[in-house]
Amino acid sequence: MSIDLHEAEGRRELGAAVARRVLEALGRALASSASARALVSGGSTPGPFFDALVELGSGLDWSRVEIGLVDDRWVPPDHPASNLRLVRERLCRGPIAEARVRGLGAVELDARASVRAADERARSQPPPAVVVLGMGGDGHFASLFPGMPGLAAALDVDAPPGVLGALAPSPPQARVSHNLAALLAADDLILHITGAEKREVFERARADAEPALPVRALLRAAERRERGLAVYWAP
Ligand SMILES: O=C1O[C@H](COP(=O)(O)O)[C@@H](O)[C@H](O)[C@H]1O
Repeated sequence: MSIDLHEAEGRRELGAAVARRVLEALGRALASSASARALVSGGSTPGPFFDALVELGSGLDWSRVEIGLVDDRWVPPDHPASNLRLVRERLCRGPIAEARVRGLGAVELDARASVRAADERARSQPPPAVVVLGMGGDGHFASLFPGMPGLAAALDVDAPPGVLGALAPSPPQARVSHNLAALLAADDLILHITGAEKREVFERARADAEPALPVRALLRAAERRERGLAVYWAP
């Protein structure tokens, strides 16, 4: 398997296509296990995907699903930039209100201890049924930013799957993120991107034209991954 590109005409259609794929992945997982886990991203892209999942998701037993985050800003859960807040407000509605939602730490606790606890939890859980990644215009995915301290270790596919403290170039800078190895462990791995600028970044990374782009490491690893990577793009 390798990189499988799906295109849609608009962002709503794209969000619905990603939602259908996530429902299939969770349905498959729940057919053979008592519970299933999905990791989702934050930022501006997933809104239409979250809306479509709420709209299309009534056939799934969400009480058996855990929704976690690919990454988050190290901010209180009610902060406008919190990915946890976005997921709670935009995704956990209607049938999905039944799902269990788990953030990546609590800012009122010591940051190192909290990241360590999230890391231990990630290592002790079975791999997620599905992971939906986004990507920034700078080629970051999750909270793995170009040039950040510890980036090489976070992108090491042979590292133990886990969670780490990360640093964004602009405020709020402190982040917490799954590493690449943890994301690659998913049964189904999706990259959801929109717009001409991100398509161009994706193509540069796919052509191996810019080694400093973190997403390049994702694409190289996905090419070697048995289950590949599904990329969903719309203008
Ligand atoms: O910082 C983040 O950015 C990426 C991309 O966000 P977008 O706003 O360009 O869609 C996102 O995937 C990640 O979860 C978020 O924390």
